[in-house]
Amino acid sequence: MNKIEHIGIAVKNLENSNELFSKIFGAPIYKTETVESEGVKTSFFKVGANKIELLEATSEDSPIAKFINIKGEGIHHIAFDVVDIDAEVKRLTNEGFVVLNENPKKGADNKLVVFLHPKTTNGVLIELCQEISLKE
Ligand SMILES: CC[C@@H](C(=O)O)C(=O)SCCNC(=O)CCNC(=O)[C@H](O)C(C)(C)COP(=O)(O)OP(=O)(O)OC[C@H]1O[C@@H](n2cnc3c(N)ncnc32)[C@H](O)[C@@H]1OP(=O)(O)O
Ligand SMILES: [Co+2]
Repeated sequence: MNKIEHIGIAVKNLENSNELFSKIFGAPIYKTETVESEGVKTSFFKVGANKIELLEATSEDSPIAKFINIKGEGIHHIAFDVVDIDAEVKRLTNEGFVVLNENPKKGADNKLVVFLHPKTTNGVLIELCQEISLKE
């Protein structure tokens, strides 16, 4: 695994949170994107070398809606950049981690993504991300 690709924060209202976090970071969002397959609307901030992803649910059965119902707003996942997502899935499966989707799926910001179940990762939802242009 390489660096942290982004930190995902679950929010109730994206517009309000865009305003709140731009005050904190001193910079506006650089993009918004809806990923219907994940039931989310996202916006992105660059903070130095780091990326923050805000996520609002687009439906009541979205993972973000469920998370907010249980835990409230806050850090939802940590995403790591990987060079070969299939190799990482194999490696982590062999180590005994529960991979939520063995076949990488299309995420936001031109990435293929795979999630590890938080019950096998000390309660932290981990996302693996590979840049789509790096995948043959
Ligand atoms: C924008 C696209 C993409 C990107 O490119 O960056 C994204 O980031 S999409 C982000 C949204 N998508 C996902 O989160 C997909 C992966 N998540 C899931 O598949 C599910 O949320 C889950 C982790 C399998 C849990 O869902 P489910 O099994 O339906 O049950 P519950 O929602 O009722 O929760 C069960 C259990 O798990 C705990 N939980 C849930 N979410 C998290 C979390 N983010 N971090 C830590 N723990 C989490 C929840 O608290 C429950 O715990 P217990 O009560 O102790 O059982
Ligand atoms: Co994410």
